[in-house]
Amino acid sequence: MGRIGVLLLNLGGPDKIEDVRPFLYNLFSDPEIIRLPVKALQKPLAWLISTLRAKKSQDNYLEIGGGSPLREITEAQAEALEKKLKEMGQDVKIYIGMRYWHPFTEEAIAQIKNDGIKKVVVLPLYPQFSISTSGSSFRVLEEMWATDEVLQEVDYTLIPSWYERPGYLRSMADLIEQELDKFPNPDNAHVFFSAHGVPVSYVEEAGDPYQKEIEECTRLIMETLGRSNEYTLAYQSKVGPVEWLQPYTDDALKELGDRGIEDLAVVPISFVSEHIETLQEIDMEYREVAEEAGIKNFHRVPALNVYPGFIDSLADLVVDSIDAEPCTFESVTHPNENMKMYPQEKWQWGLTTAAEVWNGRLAMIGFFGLLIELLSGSGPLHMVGIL
Ligand SMILES: C=CC1=C(C)c2cc3[nH]c(cc4nc(cc5[nH]c(cc1n2)c(C)c5CCC(=O)O)C(CCC(=O)O)=C4C)c(C)c3C=C
Ligand SMILES: [Fe+2]
Repeated sequence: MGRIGVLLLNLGGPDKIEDVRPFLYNLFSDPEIIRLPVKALQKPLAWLISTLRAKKSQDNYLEIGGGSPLREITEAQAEALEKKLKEMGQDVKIYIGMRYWHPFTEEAIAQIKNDGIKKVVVLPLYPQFSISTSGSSFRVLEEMWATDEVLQEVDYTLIPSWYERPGYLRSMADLIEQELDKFPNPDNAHVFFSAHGVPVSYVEEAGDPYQKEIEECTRLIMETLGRSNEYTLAYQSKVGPVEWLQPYTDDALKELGDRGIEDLAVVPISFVSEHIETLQEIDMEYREVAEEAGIKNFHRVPALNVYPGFIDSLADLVVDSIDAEPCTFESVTHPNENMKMYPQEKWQWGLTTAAEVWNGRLAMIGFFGLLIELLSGSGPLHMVGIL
């Protein structure tokens, strides 16, 4: 077998303040982030939302120094992982592929082809799978493999999620333990897991396993921690008017304050690196909410970053994946009938679900068009003399 590559996937973040708007444009252009029935509207809507959101988002990035630390931390993780794998006798090269900012996934793949890599282990830096994160990156790669003959010669295996790995759970438990032990009475502190939210429709309509994996992950971390502290799971970072997974982090903090909880250890759960949603949203916005609610000691557990136990667990995961049965795009993006990546179905002629849905939508449009024309007395049917 030729040289092996490990492709680390992450979301990416703006390096400087001028990058914020184009970064947001890339993010909202992704149909796995905003699911629209009409593909042609995606780019205009992405332009509109990124333009409207840019100022608020820039202000947040200014509060953490004017840019995201995500690239720097991911590079440090890549370096530490490569070193650890070398110590384990594995001569692999690590690549970083970000979804919405530099270094883009496309750049990483160009490099992989250039280096003559023969097998790639694709490792998302998200412990839990969501259609909106790992799923979206897998879709980009799936399209590249489908259309590039050189890439088709490269074997690959995907790691959909890895939140159950003992080394990851132990590392999370270690960092929580260190923070708990800073409280005067560690057993009384409440452990508060804050996960990135997703719209409810992702879970209930598109079959995203994210919520189930997050719930299972928090349970396993508490089991690994082996302490009797009470804990809560809530969801942060809601964007837009639709309903997201609940309870929302700010509501849950207020409720704990009302219950008289004074000591809180806040654990960011869907991320393995510090970024805007830990450094600004949790450390600044949610801290303020908590303190107003009467929580006196708000301690935030750091993200894993290059914590040695975590890097060791990633290295074990890579080694296990090199030898394991390959996991393919098809099995991850279409694992069963219930999970629907965007577009939900490729068009097929005949009485398919998609045809039924579109027949229904067109019938409704026609019905309302006719109703408006009958009520207003003008329209295309009046024009051609049918009405
Ligand atoms: C598991 C992690 C994440 C999930 C799930 C996720 C879903 C998701 N995110 C948005 C909207 C935004 N995300 C933004 C930044 C951002 N999000 C994650 C992680 C998850 N997102 C990361 C790691 C980052 C990058 C942070 C950085 O340091 O730059 C942003 C931009 C920041 C802002 O303006 O608030 C937006 C917007 C949606 C809509 C969504 C699910 C559908
Ligand atoms: Fe996000």
